[in-house]
Order: sequence, then C-alpha cells, then structure tokens
Amino acid sequence: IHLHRKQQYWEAQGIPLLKPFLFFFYGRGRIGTDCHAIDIPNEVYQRFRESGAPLAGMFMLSDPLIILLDLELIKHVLIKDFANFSYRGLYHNLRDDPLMGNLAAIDGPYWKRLRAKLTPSFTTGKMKFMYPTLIKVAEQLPGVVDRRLSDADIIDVKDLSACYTTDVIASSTLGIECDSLHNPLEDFRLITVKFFEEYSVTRDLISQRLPQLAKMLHWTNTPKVVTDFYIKVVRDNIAYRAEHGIVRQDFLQIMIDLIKTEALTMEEIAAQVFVFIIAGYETTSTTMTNCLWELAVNEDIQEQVREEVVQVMQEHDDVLTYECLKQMTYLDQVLKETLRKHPIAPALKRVAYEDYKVPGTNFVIKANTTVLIPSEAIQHDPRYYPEPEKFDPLRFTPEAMEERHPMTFLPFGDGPRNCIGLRFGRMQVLIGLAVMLRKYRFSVAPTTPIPLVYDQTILLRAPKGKVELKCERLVEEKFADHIPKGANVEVENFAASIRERREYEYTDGERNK
Ligand code: HEM
Repeated sequence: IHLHRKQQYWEAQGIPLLKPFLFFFYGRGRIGTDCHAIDIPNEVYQRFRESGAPLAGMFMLSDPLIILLDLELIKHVLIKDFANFSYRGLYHNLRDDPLMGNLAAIDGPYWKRLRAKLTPSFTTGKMKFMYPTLIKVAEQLPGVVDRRLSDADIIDVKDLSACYTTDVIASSTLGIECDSLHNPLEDFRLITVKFFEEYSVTRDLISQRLPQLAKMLHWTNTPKVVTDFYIKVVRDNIAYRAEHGIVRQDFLQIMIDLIKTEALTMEEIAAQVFVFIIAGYETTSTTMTNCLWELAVNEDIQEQVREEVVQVMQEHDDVLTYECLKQMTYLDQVLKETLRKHPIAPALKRVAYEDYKVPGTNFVIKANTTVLIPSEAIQHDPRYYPEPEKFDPLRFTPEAMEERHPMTFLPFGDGPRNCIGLRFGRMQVLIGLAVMLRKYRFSVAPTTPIPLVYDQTILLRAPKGKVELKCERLVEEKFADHIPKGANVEVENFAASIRERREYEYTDGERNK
C-alpha cells in the first residue's frame, strides 16, 4: 500500500518514473559495492531525456527522488528560484560530529550568513595573494618526480597529485608546511586519507534518508580521530598566533577575523577549515590525475598543450607568473574538457523548501523532495557533446561555449550555492599541470588502467587504485638554448640514449618479474 501510494505521487502528475524492480529495489546490486550511487539516476536521465518531460522520478530507499532533465528548469532551480532550493539536505549530527557543521553540509540562515562571510576570501584578489604559496609547493614537484623516477620510469600520478594537493591545502588553509610530497606518511595526509577510507556510501545514504534514526544511533561521518586532530590543530594554531602576534594570509586567519563579529566556537571554526581541506583535496587531486591520464592517452593534445606552456613561460623569462596562467588558454580548455568528461561530483543536490510549480507546466515538486541535477549525465549527453567519450578540448573554445546552454557544463555547480573554492581549485590544478608538463612527457605504461575505472565506494567520481603512467624527463630548453649550434644533436642523442636505457631497464624489469 505504501509503495502504491508513493507511485501514485508520480502517476497523478504524469511524471515519467523508473519503476523499481521489487518494492524499492532496482536490481542493480548493492550501491557502493556493485554499482555507484549515481548509476540509477544516470539511467533515469538517459531513458527519459527525450521524453519531452522536464523531470523524471525514481525512488531512493522509499523516498521519491526527482531527476531534472530540462536545462531551463535546472537554471530555475540553481539560480532563478534558488530561494526555494537553497537546502542541500545532507545529514549532520553536530552533537557527535561537530566537523559536519561546515559550509557544505549545513543549510538555512546559518549557511547563508556563513557563505556571505566566507565569499570575500575567494576573490581574484585573494587568489593572487595566495599564488606564491602555491608556487612554492609546486616548485617541489620536479625534484620529487625525479626522485621517484630514479628507479623506475613509471609514476603513480594519483599519489603524486594527492601529495601536492595536501601540501598546497595545508599551507593555504592553516599555514602548515606539511611536506607530504617528500614524506607521504605525514600525519596531515594520513588523517585526510583516513576520512575518505572510513567513509561509507551506504551509511551516508541511509543517514540522509533517516536522519532522526541515524542521530539516535549516534552515526557520524567523521571518524573521532579525525575530529580530534582538526580541533586540536586549529586550537593550537589560533593560540600560537595569538601568543606571538602572528597574522597570516590564509583561510584560518579569515576565520580568526570572523570571530570578532560572529560568535563562532572552536568547533565551528575547525569545521570550516576541515571542509576547505576535504572539499579541496579529493576534487583537485582527482582532477589533476584525470587530466594527466587523458594527456597520456592523447599524446598529440599533450604536445600541443606543452608547446603553449613552454612558449608562454618563455615570454615571462621562464617564470610561471599569475599572468602566465591567464595566457595559457589551451591548458584551460584541456582542464575544462577533463572536468566535462570526468566531473568529480557526478550530480548536484537540492531540496525543495516549499511546494514548487514547475514553470510552464502543471507539475508540482512537493516540499522536502530531493532534486538531483545529473551533471555527469548531461555532460555525456551526445546532443550537447557529440562523441562524448572523445577527449576534445576544442569543445571549450569561447565560440563553442557560447553556442551551448550554460547548464550543460556544471563541474563546479552553479548559482549562489556553487563551489566556493572554484578559483582556488582551478588555479591549483593549472599550476600543477603547467609545472609537470613543462618538464615531463607522459605516456601509457603497461600498467596504466584503460579505461579509467571509477571507485564505487565513494559518492564522488575518482579512479580506483593507482593511476600509473610512463614519465620521461624532457631536455631542459634553457640548457639547449645555451649550447652552440649543432650541439643540439648531441643533446638529442644524449636524451635518446637515456630514453633507450630507461626503456631497456623497464622491459628488462618486466621480464625479470
Ligand atoms: C577541481 C576542484 C573542485 C571541484 C571540481 C569542486 C566541485 C564542487 C561542486 C560540484 C560543489 C557543489 C556545488 C553545487 O552544489 O552547486 C562544490 C561545493 C563546495 N566546494 Fe568545491 N570543488 C573543487 C575545489 C574546491 C576547493 C579547492 C575548495 C576549498 C578551498 C572547495 C570548497 C567547496 C565548498 C566549501 C563547497 C560547498 C559550498 C556551499 O555549500 O556553499 N572546492 N565543489
């Protein structure tokens, strides 16, 4: 009877519904093990996208879930009628899990106030200010890569990107120089990894659907050791700065300044620091990994982007300035195409605050209904991106972008609740890529996963296991410039002999296995 009533919810309105196979089960196996949480919503999108209906339905456990199909309706939900869709409806249990009192998880007036206070810390001006901090970390990359290449010509770009991102974020958020690039067992990195390792997609989905029960059971999303670590680091850091009169230009300082006008507790401050690290870590490191993977698979595109990086840097005395990044337009297109093909968040989530009549129709989205914007499915829709599995940065020339509806590209979400760290995340990835491509050539190794296999156990889209690529150090252009004409041949021969030797050692190593 319950199921029947629920199904009537859709049928009464004529909304297309993906009917469950049995009760509320779709017969696709266990979410988080056999399939990814986004697989069924993606199926709804694919099945009904040409039905003419602006939205379609399915069940998540026993609750109706709406999948938006129409781009104009998506624009209404994210931007024009945001006032009715400002809630994300994530589970939080602040009594047992104070770090979940963060900007991404909270809703309502507290979110609105906090977002307004934090937004000024992500302006272009603030990014320029943070730029040297990022460059300082990025400059360590070649040394680290060389060291890792000393006994193999294969590198796990996933691990490398994760270490780089951890160091950038620790330094720009808390002013901590954590150096996990040189020491991957650094506390800060291990604690961040622990958060992701202990995360359970099943527990998260159940707690979002049944928050009261989850609270009664004291369910938390953050392991206690992670909570204790962050609260201690933030408390010690604030006390140290106060004692020594230190004022730094990082995110923690912005929070310290906020205490003057907002009654924020230590837990609330730690929660914001925590979300910048958690939201910034997996997203940026995975984007960098995916991009290097695509460039290894598409070597012609890699050559083209490297040419741009080298040329722009030469115009700036071989220094990677902030202005360089703005001039590297092809690199930016490559990044956009990476985020189009591999969006880290495969869907955006909003909850209707009040009943909402879909403009131009008689459909009503009832209050408290969860609405999903299936960004990954949209970004793979051949109507907007022909041959969606092809990696083609030319889709993102200004002219090509102008021709598409803005809601066809949503890797950072959109509207007042979009990604607050968008500029910071982009800058971080672009710097990392420019530094790496300037010095190294990446190609497919026998151990490279093709295609990329996504991890089913997390809500984000990230590759499973290692992402190993063959990596070859390039001849230093500066060095080549300074040698007499004709001697270039010698340099090339030298480089070729190194390549050959590496090739030999690699195949030899493989044979010996
Ligand atoms: C390539 C990198 C990144 C990607 C792809 C990404 C993607 C996203 C997406 C899709 C959302 C949800 C937007 C929506 O619902 O409309 C989001 C929210 C958020 N992101 Fe990012 N992000 C990235 C980097 C960062 C960084 C570096 C930070 C912090 C410094 C950050 C902090 C946040 C926060 C705090 C939110 C929640 C905002 C709110 O609810 O008001 N992100 N991000």
